[in-house]
Amino acid sequence: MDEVGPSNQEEFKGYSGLGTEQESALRWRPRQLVFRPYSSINGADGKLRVVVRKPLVARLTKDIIETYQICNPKFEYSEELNPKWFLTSPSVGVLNNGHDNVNSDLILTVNFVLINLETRRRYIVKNVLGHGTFGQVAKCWVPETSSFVALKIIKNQPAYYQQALVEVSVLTTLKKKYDPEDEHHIVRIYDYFVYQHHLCICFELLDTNLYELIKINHFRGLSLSIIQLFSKQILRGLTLLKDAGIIHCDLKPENILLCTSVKPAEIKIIDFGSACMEDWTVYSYIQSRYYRSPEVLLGYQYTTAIDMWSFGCIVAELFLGLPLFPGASEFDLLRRMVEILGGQPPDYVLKEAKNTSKFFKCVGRIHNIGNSEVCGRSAYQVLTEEEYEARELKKPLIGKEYFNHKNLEAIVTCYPYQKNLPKEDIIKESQIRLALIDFLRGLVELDPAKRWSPFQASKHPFVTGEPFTCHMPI
Ligand SMILES: Nc1ncnc2c1ncn2[C@@H]1O[C@H](COP(=O)(O)OP(=O)(O)OP(=O)(O)O)[C@@H](O)[C@H]1O
Repeated sequence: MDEVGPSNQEEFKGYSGLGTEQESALRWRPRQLVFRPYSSINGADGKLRVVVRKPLVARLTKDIIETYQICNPKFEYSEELNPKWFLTSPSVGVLNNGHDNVNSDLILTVNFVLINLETRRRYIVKNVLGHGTFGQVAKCWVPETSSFVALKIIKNQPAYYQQALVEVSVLTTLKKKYDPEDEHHIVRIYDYFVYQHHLCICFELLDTNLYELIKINHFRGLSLSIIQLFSKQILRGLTLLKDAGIIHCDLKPENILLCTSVKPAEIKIIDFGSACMEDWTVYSYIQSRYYRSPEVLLGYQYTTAIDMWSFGCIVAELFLGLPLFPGASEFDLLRRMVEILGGQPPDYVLKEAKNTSKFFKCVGRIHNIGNSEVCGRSAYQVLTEEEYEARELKKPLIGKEYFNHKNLEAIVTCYPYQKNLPKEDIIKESQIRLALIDFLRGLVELDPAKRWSPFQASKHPFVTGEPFTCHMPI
């Protein structure tokens, strides 16, 4: 949620933009993907075969201790003498009696064992899956259940500890009360405990996130059928969250993970570390910038509708391979929203929002709610870059333009088609693209009161697959 760099990291910054590279792009097809890092596709004999590389197990190394003992009967093996393979960086223990590094992260090594002292369940660390604001997520082996899990080990700091308890509480409530059958694409929580002052949350083990998937696909869009499949699942999750009155507050491609389970292309929503209840919205600095809704940006009251905005941004990104609103700063973000959507947040929001004066100037009488719409004019106008600079005494950060077109309709319609696509398929896809535009319009709607709910969105032809004929007055 930083304000300095884009949320989508260095790979995105290095992207050369839309152009010939994009035009010659092969659109992603599910069967072309290799999810497992140690797999490769072997097709020498013309048949496709996935090869999973296993660790080398040679006879001599397998029985090496016995071999040494035969050579030297005095040889004794002790696990403590093994060199440590550090998974946490920095790996110098300076806090919490040497258990934590300078960032308050527990220093993990391969085969490090964490124990839930209440149940005596052991978690043997095998790898680190990711890092985040809250701590580290490790892949662990649980001998008791003979299974792998993802263990989120929260930093040893009170603020993170407290917020992580919210994640535990939200996920436990969702699991027990709202989704006991695991039908709503929300990550399952299995266990939680405190180890060496670190709150540890155990989750089902998931796979690649959607940002990584786009990256694997060289920042080209995914196929419309897979976007439809993912949209349906995310909407099931968002419907559940709305019913439970929970706002995720950090929906983005990095927080949607593919499942390792047998079902093809199943996804789950993760990271409820910023979640809050709809009737308890205390924080104003929420949502990762590219996916931040206009009401949060403007400092207006917010509801579960902010997740629908982020969802719209995600759907667009899955199609375009690039974020729809890659704002380098909040001003840049707002500027892009207004340009691409061809409108601005309604006056009733601008009138009440705390940050309106950061981005807008007053150009007329402040109308009562709805009046500005009736006469088609707003009392507010977005500041120019020069006006912003004069007000804030600094130049606004403006990012690169990635699209050759300025409005949503043109960006989606003119996005390059898959190479060598037969004419009939182009016609078919162009129809689905019209449905996609209409779908996105209902999600990235600047007026939070008019934005579609998850239930409304799930009835749209883009999701149901019904033929799209005209704009849906949902
Ligand atoms: N259940 C899981 N299975 C596999 N990997 C996971 C799982 N949960 C999290 N991860 C990995 O760990 C990373 C960090 O997890 P998470 O987003 O929950 O942490 P965070 O500290 O809240 O992150 P952020 O800074 O984005 O808020 C994820 O991006 C993902 O790569």
